[in-house]
Amino acid sequence: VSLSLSPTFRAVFHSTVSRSMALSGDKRDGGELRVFVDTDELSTDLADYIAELSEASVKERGVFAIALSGGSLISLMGKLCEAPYNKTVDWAKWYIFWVDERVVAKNHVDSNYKLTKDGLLSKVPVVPSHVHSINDTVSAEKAAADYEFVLRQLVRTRVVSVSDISDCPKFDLILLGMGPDGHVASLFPNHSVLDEKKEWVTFITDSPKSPPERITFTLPVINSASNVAVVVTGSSKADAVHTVLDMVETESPLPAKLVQPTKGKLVWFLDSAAASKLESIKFSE
Ligand SMILES: O=C(O)[C@H](O)[C@@H](O)[C@H](O)[C@H](O)COP(=O)(O)O
Repeated sequence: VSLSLSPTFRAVFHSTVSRSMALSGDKRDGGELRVFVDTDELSTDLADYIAELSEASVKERGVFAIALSGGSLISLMGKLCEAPYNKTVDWAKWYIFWVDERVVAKNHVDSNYKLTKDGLLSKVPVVPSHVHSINDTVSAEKAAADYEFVLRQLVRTRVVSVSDISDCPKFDLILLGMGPDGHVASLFPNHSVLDEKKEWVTFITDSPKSPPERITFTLPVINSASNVAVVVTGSSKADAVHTVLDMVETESPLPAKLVQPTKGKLVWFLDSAAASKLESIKFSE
């Protein structure tokens, strides 16, 4: 499954069209691109998307296993804490994981857990024992091993589903941000961690972005998910978005380009600043 945009594909923003979501749904090859003029509308659509996947998963499996990233994603998910989602989402059925985490104490300002707890989890009735944060008292290597161990238990009991083509966990939803360098999770460009095929969770101690020590899901786990969303806003990401979605040849592929769920569904959520260098989209007022 890969997202490819036809070079002839054109989406035009008209002032008569809702300026919020002028383009939705190039669905070639299973990938979908959603571009929003307004970040507020992006947030609303993202909340709808997550709420719908949660409902479908709870209906089908009785639970919803979601893995989150850090960064602006958490505030972009903020509408989930408001009506109607705060009441309509079946929060008690959520099992929450981190796609990547900085190896710092849980109360440290750099902690993705803290970011998520403060911005989301403390505002909705999730079950504390369903929130799987990392062991913050050990080394990065041990924290990755511990996290994978926990994940293996939950796959065994099918709280997290299992892929039918690999032994990998199959998350109901994995949410990613993307850095201006094209990194996703803690998978950075040209890093050997991109080649990790065996482990589900691994660690790095030399992140080019501070803090240096992190644990991260590997690409096979990300690409085994039922749904993967990449949520990208701001003009600093426009070059990387262009490189990945317009399929510009690079010496080594950007990590975000390697996000290609084998059987799952991929959706990119972009604001117009992040989408501004896409050749396959034409903006006009
Ligand atoms: O661990 C990190 O350093 C961040 O969590 C990082 O991976 C982030 O998700 C992206 O850089 C996008 O961040 P923004 O959406 O905030 O730009």
